[in-house]
Amino acid sequence: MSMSGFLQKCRASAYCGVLKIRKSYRPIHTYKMADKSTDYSTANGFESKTPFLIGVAGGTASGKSTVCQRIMEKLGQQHKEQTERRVVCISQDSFYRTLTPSERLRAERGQFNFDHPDAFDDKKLLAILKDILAGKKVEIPEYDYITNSISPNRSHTIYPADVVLIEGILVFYFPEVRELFHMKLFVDTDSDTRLARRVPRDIMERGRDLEQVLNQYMNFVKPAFEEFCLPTKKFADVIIPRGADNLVAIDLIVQHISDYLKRSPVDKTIALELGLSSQSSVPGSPQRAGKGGRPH
Ligand SMILES: Nc1ncnc2c1ncn2[C@@H]1O[C@H](COP(=O)(O)OP(=O)(O)O)[C@@H](O)[C@H]1O
Ligand SMILES: Nc1ccn([C@@H]2O[C@H](COP(=O)(O)O)[C@@H](O)[C@H]2O)c(=O)n1
Repeated sequence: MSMSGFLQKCRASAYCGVLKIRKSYRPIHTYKMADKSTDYSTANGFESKTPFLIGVAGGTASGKSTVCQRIMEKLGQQHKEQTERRVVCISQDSFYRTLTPSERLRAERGQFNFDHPDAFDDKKLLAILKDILAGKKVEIPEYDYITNSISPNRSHTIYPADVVLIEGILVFYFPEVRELFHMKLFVDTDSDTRLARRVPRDIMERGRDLEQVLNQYMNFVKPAFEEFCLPTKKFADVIIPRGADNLVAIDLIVQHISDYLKRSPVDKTIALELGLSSQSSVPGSPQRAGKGGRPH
């Protein structure tokens, strides 16, 4: 009997609950969430056995990272080991390009435009997203806002997951990147609130002084937001007014992701086979039985 025939037979068998062999089976996902739900399987040209990719755009300090954190927390993912996470988050800031020596000097004085699309290595972002969609493990560089460059020898590994969130000011700007998302969220926080949050954040966390933060904001951040970021709001499927304060919107998104995770067909198969259907890793969902091909 062939291996697939054997597994098929086991699936129908009451003894499958003890078949440990399937613990190392990499989950396969489709986006057909239910008969009446949206069929995401052909949304981005990738075949259906890929992670569900969510883009999260919005102006600086609108709360993109905080919204992603809340989503992760509510899905019980935040404190899991990286290798165990079903939902992971990546920042577009990891894809700022390397500056030339003269650009580096300007950046040190707050005179480089980090809000212009040219500041990003969009080809690298695209390539990484394609690898993620192909189910590959990827290395994400760590960005250092103090040196305005990628931290040498520092990166983090993103293991294959069911849902991947990508947040950044211009994630909907580049058409080829934009087309990869299965769902697009735009965090819409008013500009006064964003500036009031950005000033203390940049001073405390990004090593800037007040004058530099305000000059950069007036010369680059604000005009670039209006020219490049705000026009991408029209591409969003869901707009989240007030960012992380909007608990209703966050709960709706979490519910949608949770439904997707619950309906992940192979998870169901694995859970049924291993008799795990009553245990949940995500509220109300079958627990992932194996580690999805991730290293132990
Ligand atoms: N709803 C909120 N209420 C108060 N402070 C917030 C809220 N959302 C975000 N912040 C703070 O504002 C700053 C920017 O938020 P962050 O989520 O990093 O924004 P973004 O990722 O869009 O740049 C951070 O210091 C964060 O702690
Ligand atoms: N070296 C850098 C790189 C980026 N910025 C600013 O960060 C903003 C994007 O990050 P958010 O978390 O605010 O979305 C963007 O507005 C850049 O101006 C920087 O100041 N220095």
